[in-house]
Amino acid sequence: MAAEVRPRLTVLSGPSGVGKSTVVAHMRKVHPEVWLSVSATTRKPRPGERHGVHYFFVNDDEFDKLIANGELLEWAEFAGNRYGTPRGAVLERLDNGEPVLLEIDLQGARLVRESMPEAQLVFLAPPSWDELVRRLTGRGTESPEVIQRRLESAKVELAAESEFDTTLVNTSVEDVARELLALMEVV
Ligand SMILES: Nc1nc2c(ncn2[C@@H]2O[C@H](COP(=O)(O)OP(=O)(O)O)[C@@H](O)[C@H]2O)c(=O)[nH]1
Ligand SMILES: Nc1ncnc2c1ncn2[C@@H]1O[C@H](COP(=O)(O)OP(=O)(O)O)[C@@H](O)[C@H]1O
Repeated sequence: MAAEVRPRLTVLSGPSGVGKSTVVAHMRKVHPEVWLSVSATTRKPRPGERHGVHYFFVNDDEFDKLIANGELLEWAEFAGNRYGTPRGAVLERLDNGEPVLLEIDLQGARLVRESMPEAQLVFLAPPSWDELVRRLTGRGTESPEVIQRRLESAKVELAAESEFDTTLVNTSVEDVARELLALMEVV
């Protein structure tokens, strides 16, 4: 039997408001050594978000330069803003044999699947549509227009679940964080 190929790059995707950031934050509280790529974005910071921690917040010109210089592993436009994964830090860690986690949207997940077929794609699903709406609205960080836009994207993302290797339903943050760590072979 062929030796098992251990996926070292894990991509976590799922609709806005499903709880990706919450799960990742919990996971890193339990296992601070797990490295999460910090994306660049043209979105404005939410209260409490810090440059270099949650995102590298850049303007349109700076984002254009990142693309032109080939510094992004993938990038996509989501609900009116651009988001991209800095290539260097990800490749450096993979070269060192360290597990790497990307929290990116569906378009980004598809691009990673093309360029790095060994990556494992994990879809985070809500327990129900109503619960997704409740979480996105309850977070209180977006205007009604932006919430509407994100719910439109959510419909598209939910329809693509079968493209992923694994689905985790976010009922319990602790359970999902544990399952994700197991998939990443951290525990
Ligand atoms: N393709 C891609 N998507 C990203 C990247 N960083 C974040 N995203 C995705 O962009 C979407 C919007 O992110 P954000 O504005 O932080 O909203 P939130 O997911 O609702 O908290 C989410 O689906 C993120 O997973 C990236 O580097 N590349
Ligand atoms: N398992 C869960 N049960 C209940 N609420 C949750 C759960 N996971 C996340 N939430 C809440 O849902 C909202 C959206 O979560 P967030 O992590 O910001 O989502 P995402 O990063 O996917 O956009 C937040 O208010 C968060 O506290």
